[in-house]
Amino acid sequence: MTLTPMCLCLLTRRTPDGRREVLLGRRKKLGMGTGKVVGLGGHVEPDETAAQAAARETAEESGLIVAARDLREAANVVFRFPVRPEWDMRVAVFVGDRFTGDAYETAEIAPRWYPIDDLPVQDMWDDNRYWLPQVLAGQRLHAEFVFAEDCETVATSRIVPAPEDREAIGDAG
Ligand SMILES: CNc1ncnc2c1ncn2[C@@H]1O[C@H](COP(=O)(O)OP(=O)(O)OP(=O)(O)O)[C@@H](O)[C@H]1O
Repeated sequence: MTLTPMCLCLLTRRTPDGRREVLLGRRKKLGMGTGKVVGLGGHVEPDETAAQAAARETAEESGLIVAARDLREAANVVFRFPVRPEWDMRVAVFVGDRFTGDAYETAEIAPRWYPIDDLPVQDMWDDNRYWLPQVLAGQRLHAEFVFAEDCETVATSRIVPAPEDREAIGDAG
C-alpha cells in the first residue's frame, strides 16, 4: 500500500517566564484519531510542497499565519497499520517559531499551547512519546512505527538520526 503524504507543523513559543510551549490540539473532526491531542497538519496536496501544506493546514486549523520558508523540516515519520493499510502514511514534520495571530478553535481542532517539558503524551497517539520530545529538543530524525492490531499501540519502532545529521558527525552507515 502506498504511503499517503502528510505533514505536521509544530509551532513553539516562549512564555514570559522562559518556558517553551508547543501548539497542539484536541482533534474534533470525525475519523482517525478523533479526541486525541495531535499536532496541526493533514494531507499534502499534489500541487504543494510539504512545507507549504504545513503552513496551509496551520492556518486552516488554528488561524495562525506562518510562512513555509520559516518552517524547518525536523523529522520524517512513517506510520504503518497492517490491519488498516489505508491509514499508512509518511509524515513530514516541521518546527517553527515565527508566526502571527492568535490560535482559535476551528471545526477540526481545539488548539492549545502545552509546556514542552510536560507534553500530554497520554492523550496523544502512542508513537508520540518516542519521538516528539526529541524533535522538540532540536534533534532531526527519521522514524517508522508499525501499529498493533488495535491500531492504537505501537508494536515495533525504528528511530534513526536524519541522514544529514549522520553525515555531519561522520557516520557513513
Ligand atoms: C498514527 N500516529 C500519529 N502520530 C502523530 N501524528 C499523527 C498520527 N496519525 C496522524 N497524525 C497527524 O494527525 C493529523 C491529522 O491526520 P488525518 O486525520 O489523517 O488528516 P486530516 O483529515 O486532518 O487531513 P486534511 O485536513 O483533510 O488534509 C495529520 O497532521 C497527521 O500527520
